[in-house]
Amino acid sequence: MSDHTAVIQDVVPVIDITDLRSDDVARRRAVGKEIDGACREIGFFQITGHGLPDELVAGVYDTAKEFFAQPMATKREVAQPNPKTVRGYTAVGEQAFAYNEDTSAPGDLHEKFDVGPHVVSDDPYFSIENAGPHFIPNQWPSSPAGMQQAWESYFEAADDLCRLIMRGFALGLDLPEDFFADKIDKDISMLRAIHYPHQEEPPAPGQMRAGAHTDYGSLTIVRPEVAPGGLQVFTQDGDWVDVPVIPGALVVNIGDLMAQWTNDEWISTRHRVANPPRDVVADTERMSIVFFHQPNYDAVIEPLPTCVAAGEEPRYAPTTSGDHLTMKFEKTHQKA
Ligand SMILES: O=C(O)CCC(=O)C(=O)O
Ligand SMILES: [Fe+2]
Repeated sequence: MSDHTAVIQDVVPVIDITDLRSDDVARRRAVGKEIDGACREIGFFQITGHGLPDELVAGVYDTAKEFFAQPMATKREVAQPNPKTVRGYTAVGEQAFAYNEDTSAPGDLHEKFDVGPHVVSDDPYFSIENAGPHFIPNQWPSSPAGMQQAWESYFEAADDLCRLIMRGFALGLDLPEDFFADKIDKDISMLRAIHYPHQEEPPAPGQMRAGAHTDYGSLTIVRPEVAPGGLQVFTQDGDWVDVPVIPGALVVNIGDLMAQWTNDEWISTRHRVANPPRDVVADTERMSIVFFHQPNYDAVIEPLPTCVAAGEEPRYAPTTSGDHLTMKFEKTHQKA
């Protein structure tokens, strides 16, 4: 795929991002333009040539699997402390992504474990007083051994990959290539393992593995798993379409902040995780690893002048990355 042609697999294009690391700006820009096309059409794409090592994926995957297999009392030792502090364990049914859409629904059929940045710095910028919940330390379980190290390594690699993709975003939007750099150098991103247990019983009416939602931040990188009942995107035509799992590829989608930055020229597409069909007799367990890239808490997000036509009003008032995220966290726990 060295000619950068997007391969249309259903509605989500596959983009080889190898050339984002090229010395040749024309090659970097060509990838940026492919990304721009995908973000205007559907807000989702799959990446190959991303360079995220398999060992790092396996490190998070294996430790997460072991963690979720432990007794509930052990998992509860690192329970998420409150809606605003997304650190630690959330059990099945405790929240629902669909609450973000002000929809009432039974709790989602997943459990999850979340961590945030692990930077250690005395700089007052990172203190709880200034930063609110965004740099609160992570909670690590006593077992499995090696979980913290595996997750921190993945976090750093995924964060670097997001910085690279954001350079591609800037090129795709005809901005200076480093436009986003000073807005994501102290990012408040999050890493999550999300586990969808095998469904013995049929779900309650309206209950999903993960209800329909848009993501909150700049971009999300999902490492999915082949299993019945997977990720689906809502197309502009109003259809739910499966996102195919391509071995070695990662799924990327943009979140609300990129839509706001681009004044909705780029689409923050709704997505959900469907329940497995009831006629599947095999185990339907599924787990994905999700990295939510989120700019610095004080980064001001407002429509780029280049995305607002002359004489038109921007569609969004300025917000900060941190305030937007906190508002979303609170909603995810509130039944509409
Ligand atoms: O598990 C997945 O494939 C996606 C999960 C998701 O959309 C999310 O956690 O925001
Ligand atoms: Fe999502």
